[in-house]
Amino acid sequence: MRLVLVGPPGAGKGTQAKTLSRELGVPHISTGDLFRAHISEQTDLGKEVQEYLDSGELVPDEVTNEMVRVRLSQPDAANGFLLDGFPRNTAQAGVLGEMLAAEGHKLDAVLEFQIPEDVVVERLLARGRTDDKEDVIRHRQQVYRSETAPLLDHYADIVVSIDAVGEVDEISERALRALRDLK
Ligand SMILES: Nc1ncnc2c1ncn2[C@@H]1O[C@H](COP(=O)(O)OP(=O)(O)O)[C@@H](O)[C@H]1O
Repeated sequence: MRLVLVGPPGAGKGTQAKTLSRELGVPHISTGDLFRAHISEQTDLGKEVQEYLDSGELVPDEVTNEMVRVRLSQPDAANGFLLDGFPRNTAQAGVLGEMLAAEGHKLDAVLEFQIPEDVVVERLLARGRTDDKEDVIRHRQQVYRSETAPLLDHYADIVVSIDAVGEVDEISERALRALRDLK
C-alpha cells in the first residue's frame, strides 16, 4: 500500500505510523525524522536545513524532494510506503505524483488526521522537542493551514479521514478500519 498521512503538527502521525507500518508491512518514511537524523549527524544537508526546522518554516522543495526521491528508490519502499510529512504542499504532491508515475505507480490513499488546533498545541507544548516552543508551534500550525491543508482538496478522491482525538490504540483501530474498508 502507498499511503500518505496528512494532519497538523502534533496530530500523532508519527505515533500511529509505527503501528500502521507494522500492520501494513510497509516502511514508515518521515521527512521530519530524516531531516533530524541529518542534523544530528551534521551532514551538509543537515547544516543546510537546521534553520528551517528551528523556525518551523518548510525546507525548500528542491532539497526535500531530492531527499524523498533517494529514500523512495531504496528497495524496501518498492512495494509500498507510509509517507509522514511529505508532501507538505501541492508542488511537492505534483513531484511525488511524477516520481510514482515514472514507475507505473500511484497513491492508494491519503489518511487525514482530524484534530482541533488547541488540542495539538497542548500536546506539542508537553512534548518539548527543540522546535516545540510556543511561537514556533503556532507558526507550524499556520504553515499547515496555508500550505498543507490544501492537499486535502488536491487529493479529494483518495482522502480517508479519521478522528484523531482519543487514546493511541483507539486511533490505530480507526485508521486500520478505515484503510480496510478501502479495499
Ligand atoms: N515535506 C516537507 N517539506 C518541507 N519541510 C519539511 C517537510 N517535512 C518536514 N519538514 C521540516 O521539518 C520540520 C518538522 O517536521 P515534522 O517532524 O513532520 O514535525 P511536525 O509535523 O510535528 O511539525 C518542519 O517544521 C519543516 O521544517
